[in-house]
Amino acid sequence: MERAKEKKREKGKEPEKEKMRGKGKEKEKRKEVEKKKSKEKVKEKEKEEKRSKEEEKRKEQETEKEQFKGKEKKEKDNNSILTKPPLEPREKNKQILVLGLDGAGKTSVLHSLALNRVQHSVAPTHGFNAVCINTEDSQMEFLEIGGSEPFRSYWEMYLSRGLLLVFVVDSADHNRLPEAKKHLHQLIGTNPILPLVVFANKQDLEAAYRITDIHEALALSEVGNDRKVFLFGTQVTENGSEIPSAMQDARDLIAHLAADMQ
Ligand SMILES: Nc1nc2c(ncn2[C@@H]2O[C@H](COP(=O)(O)OP(=O)(O)OP(=O)(O)O)[C@@H](O)[C@H]2O)c(=O)[nH]1
Ligand SMILES: [Mg+2]
Repeated sequence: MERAKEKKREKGKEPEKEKMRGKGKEKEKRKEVEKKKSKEKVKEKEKEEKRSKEEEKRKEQETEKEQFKGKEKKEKDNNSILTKPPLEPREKNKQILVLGLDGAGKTSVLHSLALNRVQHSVAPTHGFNAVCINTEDSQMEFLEIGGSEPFRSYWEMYLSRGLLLVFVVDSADHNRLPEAKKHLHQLIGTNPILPLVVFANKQDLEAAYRITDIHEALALSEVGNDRKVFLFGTQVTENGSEIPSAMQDARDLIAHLAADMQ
């Protein structure tokens, strides 16, 4: 009898236990849901952060692009006066550029100016020829660029690092004077103030045009009002002889102009 009562009591407790177990499970479930939710929240936060970082990056890139565009525009504006060579080493000293068609006598003139004695060139310049000339109170760096076709594309590139332009023509090569004129005007057209010194070379040759004819043939009256322009009749004649006084004058003037431009 007692045992039966006991059993009944036990049976009565069963649902309680079930209830408790059920409650525990619910709690666990709730906890799991909460855990899940907080995990999702963390993920959401991470996503949000990622999105805002990406947005920031995009904005940064956009401002960089704008700045670059601005820079490009500025450079283009500056270049409207001076064509900048892509390979220009900015830190280098400015040089006196010596240009002109092949065979005009650039190397001969340059070496003679440097040595103070006539020195004929024996070979065409394939590329560049740099010559440093020291006078009593100055040091001048000359840069000749070869005059044949393949090297002419470098002329304009180096113009922006030129202190002044020495343009040499063969005064006796009448047929090529129009070509020389075309190149000269193309070059100086990119810089309205670059001083110009023209050497009407090979004056020793009988067929040579005199300076007035060279002035006309090269249309030197059209090189711009703001530019300093000088024209010298030169000749590199007998090897070893002293350079003519016109060449000495030209060298003194170049030194003067170069000093002014620095
Ligand atoms: N008669 C005479 N010949 C000259 C004179 N100057 C240069 N020459 C000769 O002309 C030729 C060409 O001279 P270069 O000094 O090599 O000419 P360049 O302008 O340097 O030619 P590239 O280097 O090819 O562009 C050489 O045979 C020189 O000896 C000159 O005043 N009179
Ligand atoms: Mg040469």
